Amino acid sequence: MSQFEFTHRRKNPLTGKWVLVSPHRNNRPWLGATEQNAPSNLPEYKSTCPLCPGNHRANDTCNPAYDNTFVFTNDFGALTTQATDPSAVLNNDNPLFEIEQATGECRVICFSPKHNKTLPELSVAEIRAVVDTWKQNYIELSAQYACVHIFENKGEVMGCSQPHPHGQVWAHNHLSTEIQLEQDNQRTYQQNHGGNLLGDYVKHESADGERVVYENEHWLVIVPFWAAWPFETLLVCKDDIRQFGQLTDTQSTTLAEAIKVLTTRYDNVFNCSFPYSMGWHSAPSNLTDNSYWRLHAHFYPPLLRSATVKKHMVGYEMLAESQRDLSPETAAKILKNASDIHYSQGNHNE
Ligand SMILES: O=c1ccn([C@@H]2O[C@H](COP(=O)(O)OP(=O)(O)O[C@H]3O[C@H](CO)[C@H](O)[C@H](O)[C@H]3O)[C@@H](O)[C@H]2O)c(=O)[nH]1
Ligand SMILES: O=P(O)(O)O[C@H]1O[C@H](CO)[C@@H](O)[C@H](O)[C@H]1O
Ligand SMILES: [Zn+2]
Repeated sequence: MSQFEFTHRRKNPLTGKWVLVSPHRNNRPWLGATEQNAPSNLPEYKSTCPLCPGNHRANDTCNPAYDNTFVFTNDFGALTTQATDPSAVLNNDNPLFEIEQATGECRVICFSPKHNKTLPELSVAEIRAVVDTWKQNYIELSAQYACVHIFENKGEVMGCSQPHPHGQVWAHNHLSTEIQLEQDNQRTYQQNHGGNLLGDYVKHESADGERVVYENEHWLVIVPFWAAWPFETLLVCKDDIRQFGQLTDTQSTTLAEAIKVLTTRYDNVFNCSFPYSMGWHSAPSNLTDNSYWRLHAHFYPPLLRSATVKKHMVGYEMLAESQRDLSPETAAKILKNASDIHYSQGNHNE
């Protein structure tokens, strides 16, 4: 038991938002929804999959017979380079009706040709290939756009519309709401305390250890003190790196190792393909001074009690503030103790 097993609130310094922590709530009776989480017996290739090698996509483009990662422009991109000036529809002089055009690029990144291999089921070398593809696309897109969002939605419960393991990159010149918020708070922290918010935080957590899930030479994985989702984790670079495009060879290899461990342990918590949405936060590329930024990734997994019972961020969370049913320290302990051998390899947690 951690020393935090009582009701209290915690503040997220990156966003300024508070989280209500009520550890006892996880013991309440549950007759609510259960999610489908059937074991995936997907084939290594599916002839109808628009992401599989050699197959046709929605607009009849044919994928190459790729044997590594594969990147294509989203056929239904949420952002395109097509600019439509909204002032023809609504003039922008009323502060209650602010509107602006949005343009950009959306790409899909297939992690491997295998239709049924999620990140934890890939080798470290195959995950390294994903890291290198992320880096290459970050460098290309950040030359043209200020804000580059590299992310993955894993599992149907996270709205993933294609089971073939993949991620996305959405790039645009406006700063997204989350990036603006984290930028303002990281800059204010530097102005008020002189240091780098996540750089200082990494040092505290590495020394404390209670919320550390995994650490290697260049990366720290923690359940952050302010985590909202039950098994939320923060993957932070321990070096003064601000953007994904800066990663060195050893930082990329050790990142692949960290992702292998974290995603394997996630799957081993409930012996299932653990759903999550994850994404990277880099300093926007239009800054003259980005010294207050630190490269990091957020993992937001919904599962709470089992492979089929998730946390619902609903009534109180939508109208008041996030609330969590087990302490971050308990979640960190469960993740730290989960096996590093994937359950599909015969490791079944007792
Ligand atoms: O022939 C095809 C088939 C699919 N796709 C693209 O492949 C992507 C697959 O992406 P995901 O499975 O990660 O999820 P979606 O983008 O479909 O949507 C999910 O992720 C979005 C971004 O997070 C939104 O949150 C959305 O609500 C949620 O359902 C889609 O964007 C889709 O447009 C193509 O480009 N061509
Ligand atoms: O109180 P209930 O119905 O058991 O629980 C539900 O509402 C709560 C308040 O929004 C949420 O914190 C829970 O995640 C949700 O499952
Ligand atoms: Zn596929």
